[in-house]
Amino acid sequence: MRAGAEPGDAIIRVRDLVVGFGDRVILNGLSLDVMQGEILGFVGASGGGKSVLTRTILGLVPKRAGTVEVFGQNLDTLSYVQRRQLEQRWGVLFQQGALFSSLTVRQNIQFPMREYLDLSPRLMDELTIAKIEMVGLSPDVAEKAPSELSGGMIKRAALARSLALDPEILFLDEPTSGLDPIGAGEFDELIATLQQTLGLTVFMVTHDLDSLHTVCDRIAALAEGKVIAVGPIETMLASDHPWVSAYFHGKRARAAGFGTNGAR
Ligand SMILES: Nc1ncnc2c1ncn2[C@@H]1O[C@H](COP(=O)(O)OP(=O)(O)OP(=O)(O)O)[C@@H](O)[C@H]1O
Repeated sequence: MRAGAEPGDAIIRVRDLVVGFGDRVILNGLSLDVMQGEILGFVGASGGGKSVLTRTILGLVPKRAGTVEVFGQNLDTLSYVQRRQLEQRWGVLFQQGALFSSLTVRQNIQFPMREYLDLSPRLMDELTIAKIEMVGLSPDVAEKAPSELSGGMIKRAALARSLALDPEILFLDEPTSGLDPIGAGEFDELIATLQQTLGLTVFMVTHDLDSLHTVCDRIAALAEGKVIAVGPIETMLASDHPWVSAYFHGKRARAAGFGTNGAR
């Protein structure tokens, strides 16, 4: 952990955020804290704005109102150099386009290193192998093209790339989508292990009820452009908000083995 953040501090602080496209308002006064060292699961209806929030925090989508602070720094006030420094402190695993298809895994992982750091090729190669092993892949994967990998291996390789700069925050957009339940469970375990060993803070957009139950310290639910419930799983299960209740007690929750009282 670099200077400043302590467990229990808000490492991401979003206040009164308004984001829209044309005459459509997607986020409408959203506020949220992500605490140092937690895994926060972010849920909401499809098309509700979860990816838009992630992209806005990352500064990739313009906002109409509100503030976003990361590591106590207001993103609007940063110079180009400060902004580049901040970007090195987070890693992102996007839902789509996880890897550059024309590059090998090694080249993919080294992409952010080349972009932000000035390292010798030898050191980059050593770091690359370390990242590959960290995500549970064997070193020979380094020279493979994404097309030679299974879906689960691609996710892991993309995770290795998001860890390339030793980030403090990891943004994951539906990391287990497309994986079978066993693969998804293994990926969840990997996230939990990495969070603990590296002291990461994890912001994870997910629809995966198993992930929410097993790895998330807290969950935030998005509806009508706002966070309408936030807290540990027990808070979600006790919520009487119609969307939250339907999500955590509905058919899918029961199919996943969660009883109507939340017990498994
Ligand atoms: N650049 C853009 N221009 C116009 N509309 C956009 C843009 N980006 C997102 N949207 C719209 O914003 C809404 C929210 O999209 P977003 O991808 O954040 O949803 P989501 O909650 O992540 O959904 P899902 O769970 O299906 O991935 C959608 O209606 C989407 O079409």
